[in-house]
Amino acid sequence: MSTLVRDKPAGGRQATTISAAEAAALVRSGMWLDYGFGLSQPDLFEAALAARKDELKGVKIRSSLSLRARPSLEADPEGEHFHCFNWHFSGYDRRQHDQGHCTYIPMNFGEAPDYYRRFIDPVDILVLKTCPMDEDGVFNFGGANTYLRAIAERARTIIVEPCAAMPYVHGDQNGVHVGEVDHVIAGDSDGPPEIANPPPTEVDRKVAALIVSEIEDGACLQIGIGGMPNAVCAMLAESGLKDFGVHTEMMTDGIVALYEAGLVTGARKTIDRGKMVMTFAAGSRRLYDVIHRNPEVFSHPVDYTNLPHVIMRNEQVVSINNTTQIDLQGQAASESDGHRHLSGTGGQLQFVRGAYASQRGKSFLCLSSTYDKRGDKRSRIVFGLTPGNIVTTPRTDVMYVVTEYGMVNLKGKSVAERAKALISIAHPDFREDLERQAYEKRLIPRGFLGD
Ligand SMILES: CC(=O)SCCNC(=O)CCNC(=O)[C@H](O)C(C)(C)COP(=O)(O)OP(=O)(O)OC[C@H]1O[C@@H](n2cnc3c(N)ncnc32)[C@H](O)[C@@H]1OP(=O)(O)O
Ligand SMILES: CCCC(=O)O
Repeated sequence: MSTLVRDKPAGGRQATTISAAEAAALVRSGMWLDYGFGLSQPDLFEAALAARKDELKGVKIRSSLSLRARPSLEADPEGEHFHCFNWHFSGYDRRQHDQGHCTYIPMNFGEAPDYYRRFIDPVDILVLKTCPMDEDGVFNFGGANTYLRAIAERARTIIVEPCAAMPYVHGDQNGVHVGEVDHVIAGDSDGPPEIANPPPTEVDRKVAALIVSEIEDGACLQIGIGGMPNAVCAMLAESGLKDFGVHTEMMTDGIVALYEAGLVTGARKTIDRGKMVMTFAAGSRRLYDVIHRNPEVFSHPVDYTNLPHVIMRNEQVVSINNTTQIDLQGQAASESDGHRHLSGTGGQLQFVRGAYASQRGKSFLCLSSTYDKRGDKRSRIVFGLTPGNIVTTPRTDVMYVVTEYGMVNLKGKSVAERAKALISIAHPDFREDLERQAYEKRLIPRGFLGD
């Protein structure tokens, strides 16, 4: 072991450089480990931990949004050694969950730092992939600010795994000082994974066109996860609109394309004027290059980006998110398929609420009218949610709902009006059946006006 830095702040820890195997050797059976979020999940440490599996039992690992395969899960298909707890599923995490390898932890993303500070027991070991130490002795969290400072405050041991290819992102609380760090893993960790953006489909384009018709110059954008919200960015780029602001949870390739087209100025923002605000990033190498040391990009912890009372301080906030199923009351289930967990609540509900509270703010939940399940075409607009399905955004919060057949605003509408409105944007093949059920169960009274 070699000492990394000798001149520590008073009371600081003495960081030592160690190998990944030495870092993994610090883990004992039954310990609680936390990994960084998304891009900040460690790779060298994970591989070394997986190699130790036969010596360990009941190690609990909490993490979120795995963007690469996790050696500890791959090495332990029966879950005898490692237990995985996850705040938000990627496609990989979803498959692990399908096989019974992990459990989801419900959260409103913006509350996560507070969970660590108030409700979660101290963490035995926190392992983060970070940028290499900077000139101020800070390991920048790169594109993964989120709740990492809060875990760092609660961790008995902090290990960092530096990665030269991690984008360095300017921000508030976006790093950990070497004086707080116990160990630095030697070597250069793998660069951040690139996330592919599938090209928009015809349905995506129709939905995007409807949303864009509601957006004005100067809108402050939050663009959610998934294919459809990204299609909106492509259409905004060709819309002739300008002067957008960005206050988002996730920095996406769609936002970067708008920025590179000169359409994001942030000039009309009330807070963080002139800055694109984010808490994490996931996308292409191009995206990572754009946010790297970019003075126009600013990363805040997620309890700034996602709390409605902060979001609402900008005017004209436009929040665009995907949902997977919506019932005729307007309850949006965006994170599960019955009891099968798909992703997470993430920032959806908090951005819907923040956009509502913003002056002239608007929230959009978008979905294709149908999806294909084992060759069977099914409606996403349903009379009743699939049993077990989780409501991500309650009916009282939902504002605009958009499919390729139209856009409706549910605010202020009665149950009967909501049902009618939602049926009008369902796929035509399902409208008759939805209407029949709505009348049978008295969601729409007989003789309802407009019949
Ligand atoms: C990130 C931010 O900026 S903040 C707020 C945004 N966060 C949220 O909105 C949280 C909830 N939303 C989400 O997680 C996503 O938007 C989703 C899951 C709704 C859509 O994301 P996409 O990447 O477009 O979804 P995709 O079409 O790939 O489907 C994901 C999975 O859900 C399944 N699925 C999608 N729709 C349905 C449905 N109606 N019924 C059943 N399963 C469905 C798909 O089959 C797929 O599963 P698979 O991996 O086994 O094939
Ligand atoms: C937790 C990250 C993703 C989301 O908000 O959906």
